[in-house]
Amino acid sequence: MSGVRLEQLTKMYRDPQRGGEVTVLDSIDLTIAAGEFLVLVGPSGCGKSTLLRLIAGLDQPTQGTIWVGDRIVNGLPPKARDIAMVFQSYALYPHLTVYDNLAFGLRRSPQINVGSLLPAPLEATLTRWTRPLPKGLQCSFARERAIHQRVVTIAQMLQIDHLLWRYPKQLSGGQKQRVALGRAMARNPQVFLMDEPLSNLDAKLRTETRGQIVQLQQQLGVTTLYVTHDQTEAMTMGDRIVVLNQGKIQQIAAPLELYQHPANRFVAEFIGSPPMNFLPVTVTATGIQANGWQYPLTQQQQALFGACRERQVWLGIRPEHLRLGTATESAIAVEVAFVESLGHETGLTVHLEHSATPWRVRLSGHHAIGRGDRLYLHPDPAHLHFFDDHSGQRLM
Ligand SMILES: Nc1ncnc2c1ncn2[C@@H]1O[C@H](COP(=O)(O)OP(=O)(O)OP(=O)(O)O)[C@@H](O)[C@H]1O
Repeated sequence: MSGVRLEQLTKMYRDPQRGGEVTVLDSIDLTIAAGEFLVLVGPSGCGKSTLLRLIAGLDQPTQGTIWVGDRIVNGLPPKARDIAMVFQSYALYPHLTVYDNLAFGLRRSPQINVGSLLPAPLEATLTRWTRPLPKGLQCSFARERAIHQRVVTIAQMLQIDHLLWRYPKQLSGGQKQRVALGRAMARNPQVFLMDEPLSNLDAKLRTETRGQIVQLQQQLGVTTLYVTHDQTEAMTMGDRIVVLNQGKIQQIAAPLELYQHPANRFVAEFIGSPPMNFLPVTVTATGIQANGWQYPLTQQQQALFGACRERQVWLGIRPEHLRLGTATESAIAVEVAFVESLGHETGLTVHLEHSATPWRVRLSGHHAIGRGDRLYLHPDPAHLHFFDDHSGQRLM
């Protein structure tokens, strides 16, 4: 399998309204290792699909280089890049059966790399095969047989082998999506690009198919770039996550690293659901304070701020790193605005004194808390995040 390397990849579009050009991707440097599963996340319009389209060859970069393995593919048409793309809309051929949808790319491919996916007991299936060769196709029986083997193998892996003779309109959304995945996999490409492939599925099917994609990717070892809006998919599927905002990479890291050590405020807010809570605070000689609230810092935390006393910074605390307690100087007094009781945990939306932005709290277990209750929250000192108040960069 080949890795993918993007060097200084930039894409600009004409902006007819403003009359100039708008930069959609800005000097992207990104390496996806061979066999890696990399998840790409970012807000709507940040350039995720554009990045995939450039790698697939469906659009041309304004500047920069795209490597697939040791080849620069900038000038190559999509089909010469050995890349398969799976879209949110399944894009199946409605007039072809599942079998022919899976076989379509293989029949058009000049060579089929037979053998890499073949399980042993295929002979029995093959001897039952009585379909005539498709008309007008200049392929030998051996070639069609190799295609058949690949189609059956993929269908078995995705558990759609009982659907091979149905048409797309006779399938459920989840089945269609698995056919679309199968069609991409059948060609045994060097790289998979997946653009929110599960977003049309209901929650249960989504969870199931999510697991299947991860298993298949591990089995096949195909380098994969996967775009999603879904926090759970981002945190559970990839080896690493890349966070994009306004066409710029904000951070690339393993999921937990990203969650525990976000590089800046944007990543801290974007990764995690509910998002991290923020409060502007002033660093004092011994701790931090905001509107009469005082919180002591550990010596290590104090050392971080060094001589920067009286400095304004952003404090960040994740909803699960707040616990209920008594009214002390270091507790944050809040009023409950909204309660979500899920049984195994209780979610709160609360208002702080002197702060217009509500905070989110996640308490494990059930708590008898109602709207309007006054509570005292104690931040977990081991999980405080600090960000520069100008640049938003992480300070610790
Ligand atoms: N052909 C085009 N001409 C002009 N602008 C475009 C074109 N294609 C995309 N854009 C703009 O580029 C920006 C990025 O679009 P893109 O589809 O890559 O975003 P995205 O991150 O995939 O968004 P979403 O999550 O909503 O799918 C958007 O502002 C979009 O309007």
